[in-house]
Amino acid sequence: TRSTRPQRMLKAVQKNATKGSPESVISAIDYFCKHSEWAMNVGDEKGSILDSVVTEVNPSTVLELGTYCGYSTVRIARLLSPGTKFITLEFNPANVTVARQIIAHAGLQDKVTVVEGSSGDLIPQMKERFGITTFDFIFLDHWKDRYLPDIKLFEECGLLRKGSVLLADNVICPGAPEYLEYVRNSPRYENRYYPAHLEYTKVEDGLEKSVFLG
Ligand SMILES: Cc1ccc(Cc2cc(O)c(O)c(C(=O)NC/C=C/[C@H]3O[C@@H](n4cnc5c(N)ncnc54)[C@H](O)[C@@H]3O)c2)cc1
Ligand SMILES: [Mg+2]
Repeated sequence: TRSTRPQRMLKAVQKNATKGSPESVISAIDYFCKHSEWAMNVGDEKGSILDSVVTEVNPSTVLELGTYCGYSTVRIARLLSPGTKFITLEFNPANVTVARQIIAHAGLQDKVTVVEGSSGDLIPQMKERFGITTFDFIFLDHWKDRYLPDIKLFEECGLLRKGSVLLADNVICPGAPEYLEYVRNSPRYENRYYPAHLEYTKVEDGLEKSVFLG
């Protein structure tokens, strides 16, 4: 049967990227998306903003929602200090399989745990299953209608501390209007919008950074 786009992306990484080089994996995926098939990775423009926020926060605990093929997982993991706890959640088992191979090709398999399951089920298990008390940095890039319920879940489960940083992709396109309205009207978050474009296109998009104030 016909291969899937994630499988074709994995083949492109295995063919064109140097094993053990996160930068070459990132470049190979961006090349694939620009010249072969568009795919919903955060991309190079928004990826640079992601890089700068991760570097600024220098987190000890990191959570990503929506691994997909592992592109942003590789971008984040390559910047983390040794000993950082990084968990990424993905509920599509086929995507888990591709992501784990792309992360391994970059040589970052020891830096991140790819957990199969849905954020709604797994967020309440973070403490007991992974010994996490709070997250320093959270990247939201899963189904856009899950951003709001999941940030409320973080609050309810006590997974945010004063200074925890959440960075949300696609707040313009596809858009996460309820999430934006919530964080921008809540006295418990300090927000900053980073204007950019939908990956590999000229369509307007951007990232919203929200700092939890406790
Ligand atoms: C109109 C329109 C359509 C599409 C675009 C383009 C566009 C551009 C983008 O950057 C995008 O991030 C997206 C987008 O839809 N992303 C959704 C990403 C899902 C991945 O995450 C997984 N997942 C989804 N919910 C959960 C969940 N609860 N728990 C665990 N994993 C989850 C899925 O299994 C997928 O692996 C789309 C732009 C405009
Ligand atoms: Mg996205």
